[in-house]
Amino acid sequence: FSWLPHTSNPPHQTPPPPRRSPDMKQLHKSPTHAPSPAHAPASKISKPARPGPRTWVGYLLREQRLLFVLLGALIATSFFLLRPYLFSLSASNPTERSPIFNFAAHSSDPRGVPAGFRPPPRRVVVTGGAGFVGSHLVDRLLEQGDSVIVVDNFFTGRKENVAHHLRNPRFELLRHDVVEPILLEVDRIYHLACPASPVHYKYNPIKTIKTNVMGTLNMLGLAKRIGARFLLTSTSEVYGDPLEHPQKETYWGHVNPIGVRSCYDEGKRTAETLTMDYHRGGGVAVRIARIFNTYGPRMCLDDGRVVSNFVAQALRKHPMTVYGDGKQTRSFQYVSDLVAGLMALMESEHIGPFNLGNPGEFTMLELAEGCEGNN
Ligand SMILES: O=c1ccn([C@@H]2O[C@H](COP(=O)(O)OP(=O)(O)O[C@H]3OC[C@@H](O)[C@H](O)[C@H]3O)[C@@H](O)[C@H]2O)c(=O)[nH]1
Repeated sequence: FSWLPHTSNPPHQTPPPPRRSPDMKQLHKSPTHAPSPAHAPASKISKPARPGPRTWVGYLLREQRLLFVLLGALIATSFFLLRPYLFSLSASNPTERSPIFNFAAHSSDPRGVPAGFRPPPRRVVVTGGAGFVGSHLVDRLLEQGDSVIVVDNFFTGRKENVAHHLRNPRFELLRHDVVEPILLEVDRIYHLACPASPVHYKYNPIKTIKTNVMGTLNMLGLAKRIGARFLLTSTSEVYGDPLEHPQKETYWGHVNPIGVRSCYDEGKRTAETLTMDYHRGGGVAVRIARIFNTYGPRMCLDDGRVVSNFVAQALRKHPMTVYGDGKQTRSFQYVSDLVAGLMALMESEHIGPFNLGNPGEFTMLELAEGCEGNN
């Protein structure tokens, strides 16, 4: 503030030593000898006057200050003009955290991109992305331009399922068990990781329940921390041995908490509970899909599900193993339909839970006959 008038002692004039008032307390040690002029208090040593004009105009013109003022004004103006396009001003879901970019309010494009703008690539994590359903989801996400990180421990997933993406710069494959926490910066989390076939949850119940509980907890914690949207792939098994047919999402189910399938059925029910608790208590944007029986390429032939069993048996010309009287019904959806449903749910404004499946049911006997007929 050199333009402010300040007093300075004339050169060569030694300032008088400070007078200590009689009641002033000594808070620091002082030298035993009398202070020399060099030790005189700094407050009394005056700065030399700065040369140059002492006016506002002079101050602004010095050291390119005016340039910086103009630059600051330009940046502030650009920010406020572009703000409606860059940041969400009105989130449609009040509990949802705003993504970094939100073009939705200004666009007719399904991805919310105003004309003339390229959509920012979305960063997506798919846990269990090397599995049967996960790998098809990864195919579609990459196809639509997203950057995808697959997190998979290869317990049931296979590297071959995603090997065709290894050279894609928008694709990353991480060997990681979701039972352990992980920190990633993404916008979307598709949480699919879990052993899901009868063989696995029968012989690996601890792994199954840990993945459902601790894995889901870790991924929800990540979503909360980074403000990502989280989609849980739950299952029709949350209805247990249902007493209602067909099962609507409002049905609470009929589930055995201590049976051999409980690690999966109750595990997914707990995962749903955690998901809703993180939504209500932590403000995390969540989606829940309850997946019904699904079939398609990359199913493991030996995972014990009815479709893979019947196909394997038909190929080997073995008799088909119809359990019970074969009158139990199931519906079957093709994997690409399921993936389309998962992606639509993720980008919708609805939390769910939503049943994702085929409304057309038939008995296991009919399925076996169909397989035999086609063989
Ligand atoms: O060889 C077989 C296998 C199974 N089945 C019967 O076929 C029906 C379907 O059995 P699956 O194991 O394929 O499928 P489930 O309906 O029991 O569970 C399935 O659906 C929901 C998903 O979330 C689960 O991961 C999946 O296992 C059952 O009634 C089963 O008893 C046979 O009759 N023969």
